[in-house]
Amino acid sequence: MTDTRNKFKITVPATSANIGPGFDVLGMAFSLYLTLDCERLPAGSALQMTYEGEGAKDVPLVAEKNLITKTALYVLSTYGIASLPPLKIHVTNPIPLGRGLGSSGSAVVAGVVLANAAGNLGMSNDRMLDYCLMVERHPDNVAPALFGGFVASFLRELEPEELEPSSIPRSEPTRNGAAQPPTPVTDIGHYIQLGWAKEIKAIAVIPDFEVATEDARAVLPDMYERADVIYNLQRIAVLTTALSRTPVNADLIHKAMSDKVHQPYRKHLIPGMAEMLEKITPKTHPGVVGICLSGAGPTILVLATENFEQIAAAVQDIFSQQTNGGIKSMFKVLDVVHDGAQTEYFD
Ligand SMILES: Nc1ncnc2c1ncn2[C@@H]1O[C@H](COP(=O)(O)OP(=O)(O)O)[C@@H](O)[C@H]1O
Ligand SMILES: N[C@@H](CCOP(=O)(O)O)C(=O)O
Repeated sequence: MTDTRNKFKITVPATSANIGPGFDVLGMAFSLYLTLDCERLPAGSALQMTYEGEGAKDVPLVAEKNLITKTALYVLSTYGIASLPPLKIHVTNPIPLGRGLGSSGSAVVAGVVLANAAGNLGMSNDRMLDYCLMVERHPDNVAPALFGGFVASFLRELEPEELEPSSIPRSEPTRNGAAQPPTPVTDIGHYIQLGWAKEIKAIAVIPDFEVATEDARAVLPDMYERADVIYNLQRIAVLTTALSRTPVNADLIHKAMSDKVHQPYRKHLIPGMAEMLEKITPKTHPGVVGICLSGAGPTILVLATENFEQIAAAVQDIFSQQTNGGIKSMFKVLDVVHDGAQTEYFD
């Protein structure tokens, strides 16, 4: 549905992907929101963009370079619209960049939703997911950021021509008469929102260094042993249902959050992670339900039902004991939220 009112606000939650064995499959939306306060300006006005919060020092505010507006430009260009309509956009971003809390996924979702609202495109959420997936190729952040909740997702197998390296990522807008960028094919992403036991909260322990998702994907192998694939499949099947059940079976969830597909290969990128995964358990730290790397890291995600501060302190202690003076970290206790990206209109 389109709405041409003058002001609108876009809200997109942060996410945590993988949740142990669900590499590129599982993700959840958190009570931490990227927001865009937008106001339509008179025709002929220049785009005005301001930004506060995480990334304020580094994030470019040029429409063609900023991930949010660059994504919006790409979407608009597939509708034959060459530039963003005149807008004032104020971005507020509490999601730390490059820490495994889905900042880029939320920025991409915000860009697609921005194009939809600013251009009155009337896209469905499913169509917006197609666009998100043309930019961010794995669905586990963008699906929960768009739809909310605890989400399992997969991509349909794309035809070889749809996977041409030259056309991926398709986030670059068309400029200077270059060929129209391809409109995404339909029904790329498939997803389902899973149940979530409401007493389980997420503790995100966020160290003060970044790991670019691209780098953390580059360390993964191309091929896996059958035993490792089975190991993860068995756990993910149990985990998705176990996380929905009350009373919470912490021992089962903790075991089911073990992974052999990505975490073992990323250990060296996150000092202390192996020790945290081994030592912070439901038995050693009452309240713990499970522990894993959040997304591609370096944030550590602990699912817990109580003792949040004490559990966070145990993770922070291990970060602080790492070599070269230790690693500083902060933590956030977050809820899994059922709403995904929202657009609210004002007069
Ligand atoms: N709010 C934002 N505005 C503009 N660019 C962003 C924003 N959030 C993230 N990005 C871009 O995404 C990059 C981080 O992406 P990535 O390495 O995938 O880490 P993350 O785990 O945080 O998603 C940043 O360096 C920046 O280029
Ligand atoms: N499945 C991806 C998820 C990346 O999430 P991010 O929050 O680190 O961008 C991966 O593990 O590479």
